[in-house]
Amino acid sequence: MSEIKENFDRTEKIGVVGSPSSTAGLNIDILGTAVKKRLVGSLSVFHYTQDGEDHYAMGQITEVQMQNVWTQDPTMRGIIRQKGRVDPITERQDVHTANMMVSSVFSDGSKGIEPSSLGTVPATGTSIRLLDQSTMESLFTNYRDEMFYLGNAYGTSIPMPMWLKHFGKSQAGSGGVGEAYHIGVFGKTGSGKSVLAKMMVMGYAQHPSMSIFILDPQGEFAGDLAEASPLRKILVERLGRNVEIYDLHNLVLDDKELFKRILANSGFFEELGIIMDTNRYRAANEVLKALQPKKRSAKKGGLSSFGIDTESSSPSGSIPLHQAHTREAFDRVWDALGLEQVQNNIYTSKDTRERLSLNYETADPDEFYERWRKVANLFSYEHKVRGVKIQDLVKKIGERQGNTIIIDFSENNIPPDTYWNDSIRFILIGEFLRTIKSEAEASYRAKQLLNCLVVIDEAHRLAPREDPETEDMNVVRNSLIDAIRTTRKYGLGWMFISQTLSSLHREIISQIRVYVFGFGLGWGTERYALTDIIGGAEDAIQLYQMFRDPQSSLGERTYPFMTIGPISPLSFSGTPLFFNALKYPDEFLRMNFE
Ligand SMILES: Nc1ncnc2c1ncn2[C@@H]1O[C@H](COP(=O)(O)OP(=O)(O)OP(=O)(O)O)[C@@H](O)[C@H]1O
Repeated sequence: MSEIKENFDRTEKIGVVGSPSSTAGLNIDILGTAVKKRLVGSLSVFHYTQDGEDHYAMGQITEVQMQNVWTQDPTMRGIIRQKGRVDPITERQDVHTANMMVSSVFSDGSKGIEPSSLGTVPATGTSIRLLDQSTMESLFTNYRDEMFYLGNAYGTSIPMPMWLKHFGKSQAGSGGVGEAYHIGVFGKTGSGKSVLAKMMVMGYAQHPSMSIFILDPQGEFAGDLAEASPLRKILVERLGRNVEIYDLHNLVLDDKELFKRILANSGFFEELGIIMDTNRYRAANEVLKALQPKKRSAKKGGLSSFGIDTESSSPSGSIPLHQAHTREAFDRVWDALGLEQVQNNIYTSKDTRERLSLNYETADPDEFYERWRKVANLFSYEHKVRGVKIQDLVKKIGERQGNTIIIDFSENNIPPDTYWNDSIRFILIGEFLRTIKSEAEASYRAKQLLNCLVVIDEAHRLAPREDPETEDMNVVRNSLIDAIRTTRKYGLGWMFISQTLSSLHREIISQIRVYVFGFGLGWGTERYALTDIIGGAEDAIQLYQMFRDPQSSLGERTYPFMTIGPISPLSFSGTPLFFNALKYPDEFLRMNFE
């Protein structure tokens, strides 16, 4: 007898296949011995024969129902109402049935254990058993090295096997899917999605060939991977990865357009009374021209691009952005802003121009320098340890296998004297998105397929479904949508972490292949969005709705999740799976790294 058969025979029988059943969902009659068990969420298994070979089908029980037809009789109802119970009828005549969603099938034939599918419905009376760990292990012997654990099957203590495959080609001992895909981790605040995303990242980090790039707006990842943390130790010492964390103390911006956009949004021009978007952008243009005058053309005889004689009014030469924080650079800009031609370029109407001129005359340049310096510091190397440009950081994606790069954009890491707010954060993340996309394109042109996962938190804020309020946010949204549309074929997949489904841009949701849903999306508009994704699988939605809010549970907190997509050998048919996340970090590390 095969090992699997032996293990299977030892498992506990909980019911039999009932009628009506179909390949989409089985109706199970629960045995009397099992009605007092917690069955919802349990992994169950049955054996049947298909094409002359032994087959084992597994799935989760999504719903248990009870019916007692005798107690529905009006006379009996009357008696029960008076006596409370009628012994031969109440409880004894209860019939418990359950729904089982088959998620994977394996055949045990001449070639050993192989994936198969449910091509027929097993006969009524076929035993349904509770899947135990040893049966599971014997089914997945061939895949043991690839297994990774994120949680236990919902409501049980049986670890649910997962596989987090890299995006490269399959190599010995490391199954790759050969193409990138996008992942979405959703759940309301406190549902445990950031922790789950971290665990998934650790799973992907097991592949030495895969690079991981994390845009970390709240510093969640950076915090857990700080020097000497247990997670970092595993990444570096055990998995041999190169882990680098950067924040604004290191980042040096150097793009002219970025400079203009940040300056235009920094309040610098508002203080001069330049309020409208268009005028602020024009002013920013003028500032850049003053900093970096175009080379004088021979024909025009000494006119700089902003129409003045550079010989007399501005020191020759261009000031690079990383020097823009100096007083000398500011003075040059300030002088330019006082010039009539420059003011003409900002405002075409006489009234507004005169107002600007008046504001300028009465302004205190020292105060303006303070503002200027804070913006310009984003572009400077001064006082920065390991100063590095966005392009150079993004290059690391394809530069060395096993790179894990984290960019911490959190508030608590802002260097003093640096201009910072939410809108700058967005602009910077947008810049990363744009750069990541062009890096992926470049490596594709060089016939190199990336094998990279980019993790992005707060996706709903970066790519909202509603049109964003500002043009800057719109640019970020478009960059993200554009990037996810195109980068997949370059071997670059994205993991989005978001608190909502309903307010995340549709394009992003529709591009996702692996969905993970934590607590909090079962009602209202979120439920509509969820139903949209998982189709009419009502059973699955009902089980999902039974999830409790981890934040309001009394005893030990559990963090339940539903997942859809190719993430587990238990579900290659795309049916939803349900699990409770492992306790993080202890249990998680013990299960996967000890
Ligand atoms: N698997 C887990 N084991 C132990 N604690 C957990 C687990 N998952 C989450 N927690 C704890 O629950 C809290 C909330 O988790 P987490 O930050 O992941 O939620 P979130 O859904 O990302 O919330 P937000 O959207 O506000 O960031 C944290 O304090 C975290 O430590």
